[in-house]
Amino acid sequence: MPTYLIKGASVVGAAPTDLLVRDGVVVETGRGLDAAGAVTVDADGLVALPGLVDLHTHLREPGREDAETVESGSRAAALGGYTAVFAMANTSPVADTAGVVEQVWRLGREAGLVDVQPIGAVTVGLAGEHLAELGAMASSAAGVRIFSDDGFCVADPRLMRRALEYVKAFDGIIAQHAEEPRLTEGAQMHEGEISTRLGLTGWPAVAEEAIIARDVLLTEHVGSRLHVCHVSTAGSVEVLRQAKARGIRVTAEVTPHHLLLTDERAVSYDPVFKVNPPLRTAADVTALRAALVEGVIDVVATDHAPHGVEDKECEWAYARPGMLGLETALSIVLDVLGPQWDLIAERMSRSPARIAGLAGHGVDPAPGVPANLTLVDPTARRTVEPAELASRSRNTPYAGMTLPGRVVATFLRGEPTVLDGKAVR
Ligand SMILES: NC(=O)N[C@@H](CC(=O)O)C(=O)O
Repeated sequence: MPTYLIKGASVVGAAPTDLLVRDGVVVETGRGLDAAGAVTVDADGLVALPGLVDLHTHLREPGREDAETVESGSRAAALGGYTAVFAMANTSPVADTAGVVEQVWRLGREAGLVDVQPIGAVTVGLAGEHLAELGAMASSAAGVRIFSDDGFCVADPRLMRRALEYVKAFDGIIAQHAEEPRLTEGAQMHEGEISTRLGLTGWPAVAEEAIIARDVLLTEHVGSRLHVCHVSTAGSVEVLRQAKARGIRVTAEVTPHHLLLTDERAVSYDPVFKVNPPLRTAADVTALRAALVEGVIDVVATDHAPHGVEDKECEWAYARPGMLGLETALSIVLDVLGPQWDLIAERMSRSPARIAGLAGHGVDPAPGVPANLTLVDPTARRTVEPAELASRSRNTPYAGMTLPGRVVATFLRGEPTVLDGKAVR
């Protein structure tokens, strides 16, 4: 493995320094470093961040390799500045056994572009009736610690309680897709003024908030850990704020699209804007941004949800919900938060790594630290061209938009996965 000398990078926004990377580790930092035989990477004007960690990615393999594979999703992730992604369990077959999570984990290792950490299903087949083999998945080679039925809510309170109890044995986490199904039957978009005007069935904010309220209380009762997926409403933020103030062990994520886009987009009837939970109001966006800054929301997670054209280029009502996220997340967050590098590193790398207990990731580049890092050009602007994305799918809601920031290089354990803005493999 070659030695890399990264010249003049601003580590999380600090004064420029050189980083010497050898055998997968940052071995030295400081100005004017020299190393015979090292490959030099010019990082003048670039910001070095700890490699980003995504707690919520859909990779579609096994089952829908036409929409994404572990390898194509890994490449999209690396290009987005990620060094680790957590792969959701709603594949086909569902990742509800040790066999399937090990398969996904192995495919991730073979692709070798990011660390792919499988999330196990909470219930068999995501059907919400019987607990899956949580213990077997936890003790498998994949070492699963996060479980989620994402795409579906674990709606049965007794089952949710059992799941929270079960994962305590190995300090696991239940990541809940908070959606009371009886309140969202037939829902097509956020329930509000615009859904009324368009005549589309609404998905009310309370369907999310009621489940979060129930689950934080269950979590407190059981003394377990809860993570709330894709928080989308101002009311959810208030429930989370109270739960955290009470000392309940709950963490939460928000997606880039819920930080930027509103339900106004549905007026176009373009299904690229159909997503679950739905895009909400401008007031919700404002509350989510504030909660992210304050720390009531711990992390930005992409909910990267690739879908093929037949599932997206159709009538709104027939389209599958979900949008791409990995290759644009950092730019959206930079757009929303501005160049607050420490905050960005915290919400997109350190905090998700800490929540997941993921060793070697989420640590700022410094001597002795595994070289999982990304180099970002903060002054570059780029226009999103769907055809240029590494994902196998094209369902980005940002097509044609010019966004700030560009990932120039990503290193996974000292090996570049992206150089000069291009995937190495
Ligand atoms: N977030 C989405 O809109 N879609 C997700 C699953 C889901 O939550 O419905 C997907 O897997 O496509």
